[in-house]
Amino acid sequence: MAEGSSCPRIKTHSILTDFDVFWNQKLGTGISGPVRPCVKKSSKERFALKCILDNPRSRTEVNLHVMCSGHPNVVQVLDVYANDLQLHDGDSRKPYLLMVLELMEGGELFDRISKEQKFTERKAAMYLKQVADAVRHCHDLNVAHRDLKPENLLLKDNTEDAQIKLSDFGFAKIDDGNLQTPYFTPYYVAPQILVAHRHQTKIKMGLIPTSKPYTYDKSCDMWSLGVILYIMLSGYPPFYSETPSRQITTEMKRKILLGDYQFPETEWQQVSEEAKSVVKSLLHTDPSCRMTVYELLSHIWLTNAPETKLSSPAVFSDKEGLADINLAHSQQLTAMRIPDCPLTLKSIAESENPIIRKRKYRQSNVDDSTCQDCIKKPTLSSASLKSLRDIIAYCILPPKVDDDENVLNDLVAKCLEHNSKENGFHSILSTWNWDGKRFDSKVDKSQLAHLVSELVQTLTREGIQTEENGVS
Ligand SMILES: Nc1ncnc2c1ncn2[C@@H]1O[C@H](COP(=O)(O)OP(=O)(O)OP(=O)(O)O)[C@@H](O)[C@H]1O
Repeated sequence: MAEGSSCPRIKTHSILTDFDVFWNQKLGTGISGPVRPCVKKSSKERFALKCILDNPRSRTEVNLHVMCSGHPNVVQVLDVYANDLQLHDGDSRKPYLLMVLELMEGGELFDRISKEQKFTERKAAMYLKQVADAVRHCHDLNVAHRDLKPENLLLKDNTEDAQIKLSDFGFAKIDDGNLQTPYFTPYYVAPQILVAHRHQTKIKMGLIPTSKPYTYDKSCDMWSLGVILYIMLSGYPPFYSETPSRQITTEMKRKILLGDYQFPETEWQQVSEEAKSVVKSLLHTDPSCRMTVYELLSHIWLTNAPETKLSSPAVFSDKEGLADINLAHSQQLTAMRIPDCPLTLKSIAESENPIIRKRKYRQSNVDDSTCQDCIKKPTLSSASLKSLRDIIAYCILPPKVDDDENVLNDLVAKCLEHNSKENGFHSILSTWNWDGKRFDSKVDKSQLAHLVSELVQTLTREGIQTEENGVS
């Protein structure tokens, strides 16, 4: 089934012919609004109804969810209707896709854990295994879920051994591994795509076997499983900010990229080394080295975890704290996901960016006093930008040379000449102890590329533009 194509199971007659919908009740709420209970008229069975505005993105969600449903650990889609509805007072009728979903009466995973009398490593492993089974099913179908977070892991009912099921395919994507399409511009694409690109090139050259196809989107799901496992075992996330905010901070992104997390003694001393090893393998900073779902499922800890009691239920019972954990996880996933529409360079002549347009305006000899914004904006010279991009390109793309370290040191030194006042660049360099001439510790090139690429994006987003190019 092609992404965005129409789903063969979509019914166009009114849902009210087949179901009674309880419009004023809600089972939960997400970004697309409330999920409501409904009852099938013919069988009196109860279901959940998710209503999403009908557009190509929603069609993709429906298609991919239908495609992955049918596995015991994926919330099943019973029916899909395309109906025009007026869901909000004062709104006009709008086209909606109505997904009739298997009813999950046991709530979200972490809420359940908060109520467990005795939550053990073994129970955490059992939960993780079910989620991993769902992920394997999706990955086998070449679907990356890309939104694996506690709120999307629902329990079937309130019984002791209720099944966990994966829901919400709103960010899911067919991951065909074909990252060679030439629509991206190397300097602006997320470094992970380019790492994947290089990996594919190596496969093509026969340097590494093809048996373990690697794609970044799928590895993002595995990273997410690592975060969920870490939280189950300790009660708090591996990467967090002391002051939670709506936006993920640069500091938090840096920590994620560097894998900068700890296992503090208080909560982790009783956790087994095997469990920690699974966490480490899932949170591996290099996506190509991250554990795959098959490796996870065959890990001994999943079937052999000890009955050690964990402290996480007490932490989860603080609702505000749990909301902060969920918020942090959502933000991190947003940061991890590769944008579906990669940024590309446009010439200044074609740019729609208002700042660039102002610059064009200025260049056409308009009195500067009419364009104060432009005057105040610092200008990132094309030489500084080029030198930053040279570092990204060198870290990500071939050619490889024998004198690798010296070449990189020279590129960085040159870049410093052009960006001596750029604090962001200095802070990146301090990550690997730049001593003024060379790095004092071993540089992870893919991380360096990512950090520099983020800096370039931040500088250009802030309106600091080169003379020649605009970024759209
Ligand atoms: N099948 C279901 N049975 C019971 N409750 C459900 C079901 N599906 C969703 N919910 C509840 O509704 C909430 C929102 O659902 P869902 O995550 O699918 O919506 P969304 O708008 O895509 O949300 P998000 O903001 O996470 O993208 C869930 O967190 C859950 O509490």
